[in-house]
Amino acid sequence: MYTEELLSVIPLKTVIGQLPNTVKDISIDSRSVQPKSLFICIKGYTVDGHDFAQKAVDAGATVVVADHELQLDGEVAQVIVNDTDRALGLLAAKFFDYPSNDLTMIGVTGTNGKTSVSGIIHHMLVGMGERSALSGTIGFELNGVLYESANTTNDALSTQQMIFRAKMEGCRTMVMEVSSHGLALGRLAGVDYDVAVFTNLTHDHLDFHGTMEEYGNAKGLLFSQLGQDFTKNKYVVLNADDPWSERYAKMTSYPVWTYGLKNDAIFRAENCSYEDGLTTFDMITPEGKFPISMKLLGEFNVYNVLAAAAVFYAKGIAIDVIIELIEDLAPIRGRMERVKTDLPLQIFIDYAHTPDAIEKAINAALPYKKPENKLIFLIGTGGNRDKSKRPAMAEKASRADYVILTTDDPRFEEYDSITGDLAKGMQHENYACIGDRAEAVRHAISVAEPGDIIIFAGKGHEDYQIIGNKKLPHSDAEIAVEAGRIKFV
Ligand SMILES: CC(=O)N[C@H]1[C@@H](OP(=O)(O)OP(=O)(O)OC[C@H]2O[C@@H](n3ccc(=O)[nH]c3=O)[C@H](O)[C@@H]2O)O[C@H](CO)[C@@H](O)[C@@H]1O[C@H](C)C(=O)N[C@@H](C)C(=O)N[C@H](CCC(=O)O)C(=O)O
Ligand SMILES: Nc1ncnc2c1ncn2[C@@H]1O[C@H](COP(=O)(O)OP(=O)(O)OP(=O)(O)O)[C@@H](O)[C@H]1O
Repeated sequence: MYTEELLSVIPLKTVIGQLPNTVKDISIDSRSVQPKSLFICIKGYTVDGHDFAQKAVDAGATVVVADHELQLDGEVAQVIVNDTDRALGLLAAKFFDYPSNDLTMIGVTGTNGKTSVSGIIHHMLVGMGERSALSGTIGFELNGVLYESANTTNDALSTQQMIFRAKMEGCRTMVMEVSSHGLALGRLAGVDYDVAVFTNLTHDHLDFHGTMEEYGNAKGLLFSQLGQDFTKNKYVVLNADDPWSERYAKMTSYPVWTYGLKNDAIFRAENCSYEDGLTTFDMITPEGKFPISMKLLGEFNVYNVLAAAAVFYAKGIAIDVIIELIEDLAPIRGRMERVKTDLPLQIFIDYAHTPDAIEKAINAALPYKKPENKLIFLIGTGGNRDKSKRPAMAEKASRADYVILTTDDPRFEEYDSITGDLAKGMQHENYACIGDRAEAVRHAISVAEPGDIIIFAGKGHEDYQIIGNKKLPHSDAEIAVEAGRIKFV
């Protein structure tokens, strides 16, 4: 791209040196700079990208965007701006020619349910024969191939790159999980959403946002940033049972579609029942009441499919098609996913790592428990992250007959510090603190008896544990099945 044209989107800048006529790529990481590219220095939480500018030049960068003049050797021009984060959003969107304008962009935000709802919408789109891309905690899925990604919502450059790739591969829609970090840190700058979906807002990430008010306001950016262009067919889907929805409705002028179980809503569910590995309910829609029977477990998944149903109905899809797509859905990876095993136990892998999600996961399992059997619940939480939620997580977990308190990604925190904080919330004495997660999983099997239900929560789809700064292989399901085979020979 012509350098002048690219830089035209930054209004105030000082240029030092001779700009090259064109740049071939843009980058924020010196380790992946291509020759003849533009490197933007980003101040991170751990290191400052300005310190890697020389490395970027050595690797072939011919333009460096920085917030102060740097001493650099080599043939390079410097562009000095006030705020490199803001410049990144503007430049990335321009470089990829605003790809979100060419796709229907669906953003899903909320504390719990982002992965589930975005996965459900994506799979329903694919089920309809539509080309859709998906990005979120599980990675970036494009035409059936899953690529790893660092974050739920990635930095502004990776985000624009992903949307561009989706466009180039012929996708018509991209479904994105939108995290509060992503919104607050401007990672979604330049993404023009068409549909914004809200799941719920409960306690999480207060280490980053400070208060629930700040956390809720960060999520609100998805709705307030939808814009005012009524020639575009944009709309919002809100959970009528969550009080934050009223505030989000006021942040946008686009049509609001609601769903829920308790309060008045356009899409509602009645008569939910959970038996034989199936969830059944009556879906109340603008066209009447329809019975649904689906493989996704638990009341939380009834909310999730109602949100998806509203998205599809507002898009103009017929109710009978929507119902067929919901009934065809397979469980979402690592979200109350039943482990296929011939052990005399029911084992579920789940990603609950907030108090609300733990409550919902237990609610989802209880209908399957016989009075003579136990519900064993294993929860872990991350080290060096929001500590204030830990006692509340264990308080919710106390509804299980036996609780095992462990870690998910301990990072640099001592095991006892994590399990000790969790233990403060326990409401009964039937629990064990075992910081080593593999040992904790084996302990769950050792106390289990035929007919019991075990939920391994907190790792979901993840096949690793982050201990210190090392990512080590870990699978709750594999460890559990191996231990179970030895115990129940
Ligand atoms: C606290 C936080 O958000 N950190 C994010 C941040 O990392 P950072 O600030 O440490 O970046 P850094 O490593 O200091 O690097 C600064 C700059 O120097 C550059 N660099 C660095 C090293 C080098 O050799 N050369 C070089 O050029 C980097 O490319 C970068 O441009 O920027 C990185 C790149 O965008 C992110 O991957 C990283 O997310 C980390 C992994 C993280 O854990 N974030 C969490 C808190 C997060 O964002 N979570 C949300 C919510 C998930 C949920 O809902 O549960 C999410 O969206 O993922
Ligand atoms: N709508 C919902 N309401 C409450 N809890 C939910 C809902 N959907 C899923 N959960 C619970 O939360 C866990 C995480 O679900 P999911 O991964 O879909 O949420 P998320 O918002 O993507 O979370 P994260 O951003 O941490 O990945 C699930 O394993 C389940 O226990």
